[in-house]
Amino acid sequence: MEASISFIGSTTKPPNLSSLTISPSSSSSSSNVLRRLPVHVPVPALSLKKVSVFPRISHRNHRLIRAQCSDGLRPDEDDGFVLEDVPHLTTFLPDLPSYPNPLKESQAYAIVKRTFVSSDDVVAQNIVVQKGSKRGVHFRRAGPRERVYFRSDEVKACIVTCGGLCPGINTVIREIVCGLNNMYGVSNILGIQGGYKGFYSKNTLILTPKVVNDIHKRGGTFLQTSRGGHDTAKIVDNIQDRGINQVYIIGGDGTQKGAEKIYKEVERRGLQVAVSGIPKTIDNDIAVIDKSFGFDTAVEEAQRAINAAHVEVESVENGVGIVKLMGRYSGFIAMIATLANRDVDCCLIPESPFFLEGKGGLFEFIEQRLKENSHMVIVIAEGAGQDYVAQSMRASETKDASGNRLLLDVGLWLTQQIKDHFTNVRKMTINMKYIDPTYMIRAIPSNASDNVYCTLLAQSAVHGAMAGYSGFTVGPVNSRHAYIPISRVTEVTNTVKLTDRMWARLLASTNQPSFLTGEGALQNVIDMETQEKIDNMKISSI
Ligand SMILES: Nc1ncnc2c1ncn2[C@@H]1O[C@H](COP(=O)(O)OP(=O)(O)O)[C@@H](O)[C@H]1O
Ligand SMILES: O=P(O)(O)OC[C@H]1O[C@](O)(COP(=O)(O)O)[C@@H](O)[C@@H]1O
Ligand SMILES: [Mg+2]
Repeated sequence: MEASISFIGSTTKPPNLSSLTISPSSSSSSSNVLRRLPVHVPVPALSLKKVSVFPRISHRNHRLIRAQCSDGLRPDEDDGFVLEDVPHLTTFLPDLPSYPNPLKESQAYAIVKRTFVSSDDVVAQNIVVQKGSKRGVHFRRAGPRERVYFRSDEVKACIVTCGGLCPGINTVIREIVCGLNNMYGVSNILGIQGGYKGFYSKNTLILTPKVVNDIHKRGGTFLQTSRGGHDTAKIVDNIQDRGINQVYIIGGDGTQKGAEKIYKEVERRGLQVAVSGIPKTIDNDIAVIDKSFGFDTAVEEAQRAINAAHVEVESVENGVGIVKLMGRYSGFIAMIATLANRDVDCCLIPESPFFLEGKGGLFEFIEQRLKENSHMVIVIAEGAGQDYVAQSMRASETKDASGNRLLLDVGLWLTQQIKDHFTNVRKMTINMKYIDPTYMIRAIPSNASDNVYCTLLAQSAVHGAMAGYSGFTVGPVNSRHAYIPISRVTEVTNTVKLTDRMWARLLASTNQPSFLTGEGALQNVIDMETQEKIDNMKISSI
């Protein structure tokens, strides 16, 4: 069987399609307009031929490759197959030599049927399709490639961790070190201490499998972290000065934006440096990937706080428990922890505005639940109701060193509001219990499933860097690990979509008000409509 592949708008050498014979017709490299390259080559599905000519390309347009495959037949004019490709070092270093992957000799992979990921393997972003629908966006499947662009003894890798903590960071650090060492025989690995600013202001640590052997059993980050201090030029100067050629960057949305800038500067300077981002966020606010590491651990640990709140309020009359969970802009932990629990009466998240007074409001719902059960538990994400809190506290907006908005304590505020309302207005005695376990949750080591997930992330990152990809993020898309362009994971924040079924499932489970009807709801409906318009704009721009 043969597959025909044509590339449209690609200005980059498709690195792992090195088997294709490609003849460029145009040397134009600028333009945002998709340009069709006459690249239409019959290639055997798995064993592909050597490249004779690569199109000379500017990296700018490499990102969107539209390929159409049709089993040896003329490609269908437009089956809508889009490959969002990641940059490769040969984009700007076309003469870079490659070597056979040492995994060929590895005992770990000795009996694996397909040790290497084929250049044809891609992961679909959307797996719910209809008959006749376009094939849509795909990403390169992560994993080892037949050829590597670094000799093991010339690799000098470094690892840095930035932003807030989350369970599993140490497992990722450990598995990058062990993966580089055990799979590729790399022994020159540095730890950059204290986040981005550590590149230019701190000493490095030498990382060996022995040094990192036990760190996955601890929470936090063995390398320390920080916010702020991203200075692209100074960081890349330092990378260059130290002769580092693989940079593993573990961090959230802010960190990934920084990683993209580092990659661009590396490319501008023409350095053979693989920049690999590993997404870290307890909030699960990173787009495209299924979920972030540490998230499951956080949800599990949150159960302890919710259960404690439930025990407390069940043991008194008119007990109202409030549990605050993390989630600056995205209420995933609160939503999933609530769905997991069953003792939560109401979940409040940043994406779903709520109101207190009047029909359909929170006070009315609390009173109803107290009448029915004599107690209730509210889970609130830290970013929920921030505008509400700011109004009543007349607070001015302050930011952290990375430019993130510093949040007001909505849990304390809500506790006080409920107390005031029931004591002064309703003349009822209530027992308020407020639990803030946020940092306790974030600081624990990762659970078993997150440890496995962290291992896959780390190994995928190592395979990608060794294969010469640079400026990529790794993560699961529909359960398959993929290489994703960094800009794709930073352009949009992943938030709970109120219009998706998961939020409806939660509302159906808790039977709480949706806050979309009633006196205070008008603004919420408007907000929802605006949100939906923004979401649609994002979808159509993809
Ligand atoms: N737009 C940006 N460009 C470059 N660096 C950034 C950007 N946003 C954040 N950073 C850097 O990334 C690091 C972590 O960012 P932060 O927002 O604190 O955490 P997280 O990466 O977990 O979201 C900080 O050192 C910060 O300076
Ligand atoms: O660690 P800090 O600076 O107190 O920040 C707390 C924030 O960090 C987080 O835990 C994670 O945020 P990041 O992923 O952006 O680092 C948020 O949930 C929370 O709002
Ligand atoms: Mg962030």
